[in-house]
Amino acid sequence: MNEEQAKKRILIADNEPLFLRTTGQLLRKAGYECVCVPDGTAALAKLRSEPFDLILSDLNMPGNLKLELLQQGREHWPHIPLIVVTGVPSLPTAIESVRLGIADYLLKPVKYEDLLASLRGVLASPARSQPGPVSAPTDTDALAAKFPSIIARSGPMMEILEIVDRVARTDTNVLITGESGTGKEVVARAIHQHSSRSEKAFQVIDCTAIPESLFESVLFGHVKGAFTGASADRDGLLLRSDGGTAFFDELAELPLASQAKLLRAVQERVFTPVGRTEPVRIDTRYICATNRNLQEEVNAGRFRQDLYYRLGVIHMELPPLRDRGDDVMLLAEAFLKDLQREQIRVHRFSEKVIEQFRRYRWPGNIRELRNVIERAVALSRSQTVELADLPGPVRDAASTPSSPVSALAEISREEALDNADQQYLSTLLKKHSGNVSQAARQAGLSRQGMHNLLVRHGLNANDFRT
Ligand SMILES: Nc1ncnc2c1ncn2[C@@H]1O[C@H](COP(=O)(O)OP(=O)(O)OP(=O)(O)O)[C@@H](O)[C@H]1O
Repeated sequence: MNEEQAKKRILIADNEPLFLRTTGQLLRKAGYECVCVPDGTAALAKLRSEPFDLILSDLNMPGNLKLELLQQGREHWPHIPLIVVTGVPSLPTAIESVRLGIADYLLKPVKYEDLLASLRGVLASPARSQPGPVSAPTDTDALAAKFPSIIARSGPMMEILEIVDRVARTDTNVLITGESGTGKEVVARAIHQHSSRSEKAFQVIDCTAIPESLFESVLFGHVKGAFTGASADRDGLLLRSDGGTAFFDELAELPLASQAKLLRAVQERVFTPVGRTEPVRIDTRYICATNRNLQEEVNAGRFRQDLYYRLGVIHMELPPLRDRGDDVMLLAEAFLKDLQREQIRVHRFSEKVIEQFRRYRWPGNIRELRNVIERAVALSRSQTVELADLPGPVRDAASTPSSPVSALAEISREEALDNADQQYLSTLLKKHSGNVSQAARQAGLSRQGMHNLLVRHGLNANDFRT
C-alpha cells in the first residue's frame, strides 16, 4: 500500500449494491479509505460530517435525480473533486455535469484499471480537477466576444460556444465531429486557449499522417538503437502535449492496432517509448476530431468502443455552414476585411453575390467560403465582388441548368476547363470510393493538393464512399 493513497478518503455513492460493494472492496485493496452510501441524500449527510478527498457518484440514483448531489457537492465542497459514473450516458447530463465542474465522467461497466487511472489522475492534479461551477450562460455578444477566433452568431453556433465555454473549464476529453471545413480545429484551439492548460502546448496530431508501422515511435518516441535507423533518442508527439492538450485530427482514420496503443495512453495516462521498459507518465487532455460518424465506425468494427467512450465523453457536432443562417455573410465580410490588408480595392459584395452565398450549400463549409472569397478578390476588376468572380458551382447554385451546348456557349474557356476538372475529380473519387490518398496518387498530386482542389470544386470525398 502506498502512503500517498492511504491518506485519501473516497465517498462512493451508488444505488447498485453490487457496484457499491465491489468498488469499495477494490479501492480499499488499492489503499484508499472508502465510505459507501446508497443514495444522494446519504452522501450529502456524510459530506457534512466527514472530510473526503474525492467523491465517486452515480448519476441516476435516489437523491440525485435532479443532480442534487452534484450541484450541492460542487457548491458547498468545491475543493472535493467529483467523478461521475453512469450506466446511461446522455449528452444533456454529460454537459450539465461538465457545467458543474466534474473532474471525470466514466461509463458503466467501468473497468477496474480505468477507474483507478481516473482516480489517480484526478487526485494527482487537484488544481485542475476543481474548476468549480460555471456561471449562468452569458449573452450572445459577450459569448461571441469571448471567442474572437470563432466567427458566429447563429443559434446552433451559440449553443456550440456555450459548450466550448463550459468544457474549457474542465479537463474532460472532447470529441468534435462535423463535415470537413466546419471549424473543428478552430473550436479545439479555443477550448485549449480558455482552459487552465493554455500556457502549455496545443499539439496537433494528424492521424492520417502517421503510418501504422511507425505509430508508437512517432507518438511515444524511441531510444537510440531501438530499431534500424533510430540513430538517436527521440521524443514523441505525445510528450510535447504534457501539461497541455493533444489534438488528434481525423481520429477515425487511425488503424485498429494503433487505437489499442492509444487507448493505454489515454486511460492509464502512461506510455512507453519504443526500446524502453519504464513507462512515462503523462498529463494530457485529449480533444479529437473526425468528419465520420464514430458510432457507425464502432458498429462496423472499425473503431474500438472503449476508446470511443474514453475520448468522446463530451461530443460536440458542429453544424454545416448551410445550417448557420446568416453566419455565412458574417464570415464572408470578415474574410473580405482580412484580405483588404493586401487587396485594398475590393471591399464589398454585390447583391447577387450575397444572394448566391445564401443559396449555395457550401459542401466544403467555411474553408470553401474562405477560398471562394480569396479567389474572387484576386479576380475582381472593381471594388465590388461580382457574380463573374465566383467559381461555377457557387455562381450556378440552384439556377436551372441549361442545355450543355447553350451553357458552353455562355462560359469562358477558363470556366469550361474548371468544369472538366470537376468532372474528372468526381470520376476519380468514384473510382477510388472516396479515398483521397488513392485518388491523389493517380492524379499525381499530393494529398493536400488534392484536398485543396476538392474544396475549390465544392466536392466532398465522403459523398463518394461506398
Ligand atoms: N467559425 C469560424 N470563424 C472563423 N474562421 C473559421 C471558423 N470556422 C472555421 N474557420 C476557418 O475555416 C478553415 C477550416 O477550419 P478547420 O480547419 O478548423 O476545419 P475542420 O473542420 O478542422 O476541417 P477538416 O475536417 O478538413 O480538418 C480555417 O481556415 C479556419 O480558420
